[in-house]
Amino acid sequence: MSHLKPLLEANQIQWGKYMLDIYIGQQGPQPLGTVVFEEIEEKAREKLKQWPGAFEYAYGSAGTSSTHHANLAALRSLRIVPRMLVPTNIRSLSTTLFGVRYPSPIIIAPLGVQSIFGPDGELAPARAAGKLGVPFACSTASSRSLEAVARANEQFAALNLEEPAKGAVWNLSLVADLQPSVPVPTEINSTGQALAPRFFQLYWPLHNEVTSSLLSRAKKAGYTVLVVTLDTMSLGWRPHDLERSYLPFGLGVGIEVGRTDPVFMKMHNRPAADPYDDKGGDGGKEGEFPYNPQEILARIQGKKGTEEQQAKAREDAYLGRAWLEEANTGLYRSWEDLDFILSEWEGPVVLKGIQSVADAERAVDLLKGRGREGGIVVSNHGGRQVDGALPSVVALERILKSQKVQTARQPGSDQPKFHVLFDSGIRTGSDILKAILLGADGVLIGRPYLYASILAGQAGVEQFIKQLLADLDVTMGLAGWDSLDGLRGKGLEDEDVLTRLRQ
Ligand SMILES: Cc1cc2nc3c(=O)[nH]c(=O)nc-3n(C[C@H](O)[C@H](O)[C@H](O)COP(=O)(O)O)c2cc1C
Repeated sequence: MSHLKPLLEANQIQWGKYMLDIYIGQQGPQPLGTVVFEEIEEKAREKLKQWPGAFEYAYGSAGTSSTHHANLAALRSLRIVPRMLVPTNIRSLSTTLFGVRYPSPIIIAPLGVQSIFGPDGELAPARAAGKLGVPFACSTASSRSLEAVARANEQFAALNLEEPAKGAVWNLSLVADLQPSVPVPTEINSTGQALAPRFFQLYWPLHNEVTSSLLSRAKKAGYTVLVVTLDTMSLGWRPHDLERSYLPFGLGVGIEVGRTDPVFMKMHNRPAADPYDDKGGDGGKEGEFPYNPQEILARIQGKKGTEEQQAKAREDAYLGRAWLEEANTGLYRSWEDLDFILSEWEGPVVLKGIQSVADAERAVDLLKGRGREGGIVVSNHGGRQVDGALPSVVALERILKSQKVQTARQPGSDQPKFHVLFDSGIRTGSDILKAILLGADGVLIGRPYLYASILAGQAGVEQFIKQLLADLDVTMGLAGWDSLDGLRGKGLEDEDVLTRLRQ
């Protein structure tokens, strides 16, 4: 019976217990009322029905949406082969990413311009993620400043970082305690030591001075990992948004990271907005949710609103265009250009949007050549960039079959490990299990948490994270695995572990 003895790691959470909580609570899953992704998506659509442009901005993909549908179908066609009579009584979802041990393998994906979906914008999921010890990736296109997001991320942090650097463990023993564990700080302490884990996602600015400024702000605000998005040097061809000429950035929404940046604002002869001010200037509460482009346009044209509102709308539109030109430049970069970013950011650097084996191997060469920690996110941006592209999970499988990538993932003890993260299509625990059976180190969750946030803000995101991890925990045990570390990569070459149905 020795295998039944609990051998919990310090930060190990029995996530599956959430399933029991739902049964015992006798109220169904709260606050979303369902755990079915498609129902959550439909409810979010219904909730925003007055503002269909906002829902379509999240739901829509590039072209015919074929890449997005292929992402989902390819994950469905991968099938787990469960094993019986394996004593998987004590299970661990703990995952080490960039030298830090986290209680789960998930990361909250960077999603920009969240104030079009709800009044708290990015703050709601940042709080939920901080509370549950899940890294939150803040987008350059955030509708709250990166400092305000960091502060929200700390607000409910029920965890303590025992050691700030490598080998750190996020201690989640307090996770069941639903009280905020720290008072709301007025600003993030300048040592950059965070109470909750967070990554910063960079849309590559036109000017190096702006890039340097963003990166130094991110470091100061406690972001530990830099995610550089490579697949969006220009926006994809998105029919849902084109139909409505829907581009919030152009009217000054989703530009708070720029509006609060001293270097960018100086270029436009303006003072930077206070990153912690949540009235007006921060792109916070004033007139952003619901985002009503017709109203803003009428103000710009002087047909509606007070003089002050008209002046603000014009100023927002000016800055919106300027920030679009700065951070969504349409300028395609080269591998050599990454040198600058690597020289400006000391921590791990992760390249997001990799789909080809050749690019993955190039990323290995780049990072290994410089002795740098980092990796890639195998992602096609949820099908929002290239229509007709291959499903992201197929790209993951192909990339993980590269000998060069595999060698870099298991380096000698003196070399940093090359990480392979995955996104585009994760909806359930079984999707996560499949990605990790292929060999992914961790996965990013995108649209699902946004829909949960639309429905119920922070509490909605908390439910979604908990249900996803409970589902993963339960499914993993039933399939015959007791830890993610033990199963990672086991399905890559073994048809008796993970098999693909013909589509
Ligand atoms: C509404 C929305 C906004 C997004 N904004 C960003 C962003 O600002 N930066 C970024 O790197 N990726 C962005 N993404 C892509 C996500 O980070 C992620 O790659 C994608 O959502 C994964 O696909 P899935 O949500 O279908 O699983 C966005 C995606 C959506 C749906």
